[in-house]
Amino acid sequence: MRSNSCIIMAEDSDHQDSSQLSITEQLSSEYHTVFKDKDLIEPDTIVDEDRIVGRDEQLNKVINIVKPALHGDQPEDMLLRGPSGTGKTLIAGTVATKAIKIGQKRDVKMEFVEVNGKHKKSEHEAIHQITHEFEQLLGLELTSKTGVSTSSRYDRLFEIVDEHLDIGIVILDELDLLVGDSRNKNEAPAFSDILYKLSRAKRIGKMDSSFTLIVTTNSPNSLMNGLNSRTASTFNPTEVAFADYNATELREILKHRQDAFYEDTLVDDVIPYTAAVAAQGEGDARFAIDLLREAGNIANRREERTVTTNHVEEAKNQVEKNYVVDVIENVSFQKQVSLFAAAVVNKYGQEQLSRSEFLSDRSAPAPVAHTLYKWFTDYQNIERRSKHSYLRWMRELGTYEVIEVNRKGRGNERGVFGEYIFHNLPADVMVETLVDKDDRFREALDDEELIRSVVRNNLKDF
Ligand SMILES: Nc1ncnc2c1ncn2[C@@H]1O[C@H](COP(=O)(O)OP(=O)(O)OP(=O)(O)O)[C@@H](O)[C@H]1O
Repeated sequence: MRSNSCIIMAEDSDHQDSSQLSITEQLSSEYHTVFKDKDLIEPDTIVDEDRIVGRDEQLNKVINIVKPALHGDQPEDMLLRGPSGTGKTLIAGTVATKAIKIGQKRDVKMEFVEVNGKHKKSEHEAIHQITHEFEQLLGLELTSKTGVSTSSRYDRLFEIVDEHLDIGIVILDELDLLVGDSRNKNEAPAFSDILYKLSRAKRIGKMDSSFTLIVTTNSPNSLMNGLNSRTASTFNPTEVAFADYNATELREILKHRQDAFYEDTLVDDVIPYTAAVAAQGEGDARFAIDLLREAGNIANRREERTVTTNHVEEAKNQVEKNYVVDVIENVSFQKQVSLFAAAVVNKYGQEQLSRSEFLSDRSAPAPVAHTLYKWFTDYQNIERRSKHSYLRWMRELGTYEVIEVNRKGRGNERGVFGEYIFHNLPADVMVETLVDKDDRFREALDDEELIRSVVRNNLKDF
């Protein structure tokens, strides 16, 4: 193994100061990296069994549930529940991968696909992705997403599994986040319909082959309470619980990935320090690994040869921001509109917010944010949902830690009001993120003076 960071030598440059070099010289000059195998700490890598630390109990449970598939029996569905980054997807993916390999030797045809509820806006999109991934894995012709009904997407999925597999394993990650957009109070969320249709297909013998559903969630109550009665009677998973990691466990997990870096590039206390920072938060292994990778990226950008605790400290802000941006980019459009309304109140109302006795320059009062929501939906001719929905979506964004939701008094018994605080990501960065995501947000800012005066007038009257 090479020691220390990798250095690729310049072809023809002997200058030291990169500011004096031509573009060609700079591009072909020395390249430093602290990473030997960065894949090991990339977000979606499913690592080998020998890198999984602990989790024996959960592994055994999942193995015992999947095992019948290798003997021609139908495995039960599973609900893996626990906080973010506690290994639910890793355990599901690793056991499914191993089972498929063993199945190949025993002539049991299995495949698994994974879809994340956070990244899907509707039932149709989710079922399309599952179908599409099975088509890809099995080398079938890819069918189109558009111009077909959701029910024909299901039919195609059932047909593929029936014709080509004995068992199709479907991992539905963070499924409680797939609520869909067109929900009124009496309508079940999208995830309820998905679970109903997938679990019912096997019950009524729609296929000779079958599915096993592995659902992961951070919020089992939202998921199970969101099922309508017909789904609740068909989807009866075996539950497996995952708890937060402590600093010692996180340290072990990181040590099992330290060969992502060249030897001696991680200064001695970097792994314990990173584990301690992650344990102080949520005990989330993803956060710990992301922190280590981002610390390495910072060292690389500065052309430094070692990763230190200072890099980890700096990485913390960046990783937290990335998480918030990721949530904002992936929530439904109505939630994005709700957030946009609150963020513009903060961005364009700075002067009044900082002058006020009971508001702050990092916040937006909920009544004004809601008025801006109404203004924006009129301006862009977008469906406007009830105030109740607006407040619920904002509370939900609070639980994802995109904003903080508070109740605040005006003083002198003049009543209380809801307040949104931009704690992890400044409001103007949120506005920029949304503007990049959808032109309707950009168009609203084309006339900045107009939006500024709408915000100011409403804050004045508040
Ligand atoms: N016990 C463990 N050993 C080694 N790596 C782990 C362990 N637990 C989690 N990880 C790593 O932490 C990261 C997050 O894990 P994973 O995606 O499985 O979490 P999750 O519980 O499914 O989270 P979420 O609920 O947010 O989807 C992954 O990179 C995974 O490889």
